Amino acid sequence: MNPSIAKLAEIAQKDQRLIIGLMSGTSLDGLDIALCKIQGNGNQSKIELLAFETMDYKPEFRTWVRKIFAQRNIDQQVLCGLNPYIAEVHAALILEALEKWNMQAIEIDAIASHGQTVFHAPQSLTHDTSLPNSTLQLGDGDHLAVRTGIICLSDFRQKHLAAGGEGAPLAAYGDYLLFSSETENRILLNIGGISNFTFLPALGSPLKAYATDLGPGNTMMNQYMEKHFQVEMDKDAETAKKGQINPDLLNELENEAFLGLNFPKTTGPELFNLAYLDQALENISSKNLSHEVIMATLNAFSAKTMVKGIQKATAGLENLKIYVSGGGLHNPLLMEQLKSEFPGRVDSFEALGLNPDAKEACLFAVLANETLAGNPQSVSNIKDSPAVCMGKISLPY
Ligand SMILES: Nc1ncnc2c1ncn2[C@@H]1O[C@H](COP(=O)(O)OP(=O)(O)OP(=O)(O)O)[C@@H](O)[C@H]1O
Ligand SMILES: CC(=O)N[C@H]1[C@@H]2OC[C@@H](O2)[C@@H](O)[C@@H]1O[C@H](C)C(=O)O
Repeated sequence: MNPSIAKLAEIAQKDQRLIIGLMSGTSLDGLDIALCKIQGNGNQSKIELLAFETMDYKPEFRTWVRKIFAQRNIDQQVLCGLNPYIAEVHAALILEALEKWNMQAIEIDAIASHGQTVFHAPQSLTHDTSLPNSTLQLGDGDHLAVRTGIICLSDFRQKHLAAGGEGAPLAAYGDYLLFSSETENRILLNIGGISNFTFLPALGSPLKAYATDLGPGNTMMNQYMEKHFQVEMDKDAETAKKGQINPDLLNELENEAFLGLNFPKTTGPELFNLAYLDQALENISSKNLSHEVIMATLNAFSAKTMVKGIQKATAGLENLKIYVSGGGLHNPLLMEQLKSEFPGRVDSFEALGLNPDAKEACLFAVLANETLAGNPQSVSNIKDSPAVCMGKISLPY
């Protein structure tokens, strides 16, 4: 037998696995690397985060990815080259993290790699039913396996698409297995570039769990700050706090069919971007709004989209808590608006015992754990999301 396959069989039979989960999000700030000890599988899974790092990307990495990121017209040579390039960069960062943690590659059972999303194209975006829902994550798994010597599971979203989903959000699976409560109805809200939540009804309730994207999280604010102030973000909402919300612009921004679609649904910066803002400004014929007013309005647009989505999902439900993760948790103006709509119900995801910044990287470790040892039936109760084990397996030798 191929020794790599023997190793794979051995890993699949373990009671406990050490899995490195990787996530690289839309903000392109760095690679999240979570070293997870996972015991058991299915709803018996227990995760312990042994170490976590966000390894910063060099500016040249960002420059390369931005050449094609969320863009319809691109240079195919760049697309082709970025698939191995991203994997090589990620492999080097994993080896660096292992050294920092004083660990050897041989001690790790598997890598669970999300890769870098470069385009997300559900039919709700394309309005073209002649091509299926699709999504593309770069960072080839074989390169990761060969460079690190560790078995790698990657490209998780394709199985979800193949089984009838939109390839996202996958958070429902990990959230459902790890964070469902006997007594509490939970919303696990993640405010990354795009905002999304997982709805976890109290176990035993007739309602079913699901995850959905909502709309913009930080992405439009980040893009605006980058363009006009050459900074990555509106740190602590300092610019937005100086402006007043413009109601006409806010109404116009909210005038998008995607926002009215039922859950679950997915989106990305392919829709919510500066061209979207420019169109809204043109529609209200307002050319002279200050940066502060526009940022205050973009901030309110993100907040209102989240508030309305949560209200729609939880109408009439008692005993509700909202646990927030993602970089938006650090935006005080966004959080203030959420808290004032749901007084006493909003908390940091940290209250559930896991570092919020590590949540998505841990999710992919859990997904890999399910593929290695789980049963798709464990997640068959998730509404409108196929019960499948995801990820392609790459062997180092
Ligand atoms: N102090 C802060 N003030 C305002 N915003 C902040 C602050 N800290 C982080 N953010 C926001 O959070 C973003 C990073 O969030 P996160 O790491 O969750 O995004 P991501 O993982 O790239 O996104 P996604 O999950 O959509 O792929 C930053 O780009 C910024 O917009
Ligand atoms: C296509 C893609 O990369 N989607 C991401 C993105 O970032 C947030 C939101 O949009 C979510 O749908 C998803 O990531 C998380 C981890 C998910 O699949 O649950």
